[in-house]
Amino acid sequence: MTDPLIEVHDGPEPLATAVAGELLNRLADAQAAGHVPHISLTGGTIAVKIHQEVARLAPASGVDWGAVHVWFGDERFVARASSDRNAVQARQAFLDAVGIPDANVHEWPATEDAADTDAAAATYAAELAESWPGKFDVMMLGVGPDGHINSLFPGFPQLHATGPTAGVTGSPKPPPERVTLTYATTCASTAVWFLVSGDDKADAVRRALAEDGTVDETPARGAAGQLETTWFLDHASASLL
Ligand SMILES: O=C(O)[C@H](O)[C@@H](O)[C@H](O)[C@H](O)COP(=O)(O)O
Repeated sequence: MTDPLIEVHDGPEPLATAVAGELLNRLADAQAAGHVPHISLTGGTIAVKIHQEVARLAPASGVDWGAVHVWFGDERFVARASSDRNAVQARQAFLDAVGIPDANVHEWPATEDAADTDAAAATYAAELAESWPGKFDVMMLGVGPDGHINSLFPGFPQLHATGPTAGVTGSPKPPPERVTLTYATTCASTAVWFLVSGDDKADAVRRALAEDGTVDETPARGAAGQLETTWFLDHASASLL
């Protein structure tokens, strides 16, 4: 795994613009090389800002959204139409605007589709087995103040799961029931991008990048890309580095 690259931007808006522009460039470059990119989106506030910037910049990007596949690093196990769903937020922020075919948007099962989080995780694992090439071109990860990524939380058993996906109950970040990619799938990525804004994340960023520490304390320590790991920060989230 590669040493992390660190970019520090002047605030959440410039960070979002930079990430959105870089994502669109990666998608266009992949397509120019005859490759169909598969990316994994994350949830949360900076992710929504990034997605909105993708919608704004997409028309000039030349990206063919019929040849992009979108997955989600985690999801809240709630009703399909709930505004709590990362997929609902991503559709509202950019997926609907760019006209990506539904078949290319791989949503986790909702409470209408699965009996519980384990069943939902198993269903998504089956979809990965069927439709995922075994590597994400870009894995986008928000980071919680506790250092969680996707729905991999400090001290939770899913950090040590060996399968591709896992169900989560009792999440410290509401809602309590979630589903998540494990490290096995999260790290099956050419590039892992951490998207972190705000001084409430500064200690998590410090712990994630420190020489010493454990994934149980700071789950972000366990994620890295096979060719690239980049931290997109702002001055606030980078303030303890
Ligand atoms: O479903 C989720 O909640 C996200 O996937 C989660 O991992 C998020 O990315 C972080 O909690 C950061 O969220 P904020 O950017 O809102 O702090």
